[in-house]
Amino acid sequence: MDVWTRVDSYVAETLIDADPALEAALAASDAAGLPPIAVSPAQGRMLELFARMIGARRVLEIGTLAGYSTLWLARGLPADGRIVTLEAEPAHAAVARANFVRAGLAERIDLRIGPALDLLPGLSGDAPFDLVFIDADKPSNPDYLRWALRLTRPGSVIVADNVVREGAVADAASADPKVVGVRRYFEGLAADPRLVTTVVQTVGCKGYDGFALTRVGT
Ligand SMILES: C[S@@+](CC[C@H](N)C(=O)[O-])C[C@H]1O[C@@H](n2cnc3c(N)ncnc32)[C@H](O)[C@@H]1O
Ligand SMILES: [Mg+2]
Repeated sequence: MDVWTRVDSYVAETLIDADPALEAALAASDAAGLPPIAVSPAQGRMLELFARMIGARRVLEIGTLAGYSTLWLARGLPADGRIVTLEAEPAHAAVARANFVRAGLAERIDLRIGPALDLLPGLSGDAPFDLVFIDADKPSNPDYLRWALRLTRPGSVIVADNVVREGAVADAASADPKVVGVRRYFEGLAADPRLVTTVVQTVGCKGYDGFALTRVGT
């Protein structure tokens, strides 16, 4: 086992309390044949912490899968907080919905089914969001950034997952649509002087990847 995978296990065992609802959500995802591409436990805890650190009350997630990251984000909200999560695949959404009910967090989570670019224009009544987590089809990241900026306010935070792609993000010649999508996302971030961004590279049980962290300014 890679040393970083061992460290991930150690961190999770030592610092992250076992949570039956979260473990059941992953088990249900596996049982339904969904791909094992959710965030890791340590990364889920990071999302929860971000929500708590900024006192988020309204969260938008693009890309639900089985709702594992949604549950972590929901855990970071106050009782009257709400998370809207968007998922294109009805089969994924069905697993997620059952996971939200089992976790007792369904009241806090508004799951909407369809391609995110069809659903985002209908969210202006739910805006502004304090935190946006982008984790769906990477080629659409530049469009998701435009929508995130329409649906947030000064002080909001935008987190995008899987932006390092085993280092391929630094390859300007890459023709991989996911890499191109992430690079265009970065170009959109760099072009807007209101946005302050960094990238945190990660290694662990999910391989080598990373998060882009952005604060929306005035
Ligand atoms: C990486 S998974 C999300 C993982 C989840 N955020 C987690 O960490 O637990 C990406 C999800 O985005 C969904 N997706 C892909 N394209 C989409 C689109 N255009 N609109 C909405 N969801 C989409 C996929 O069906 C998949 O369930
Ligand atoms: Mg991801």
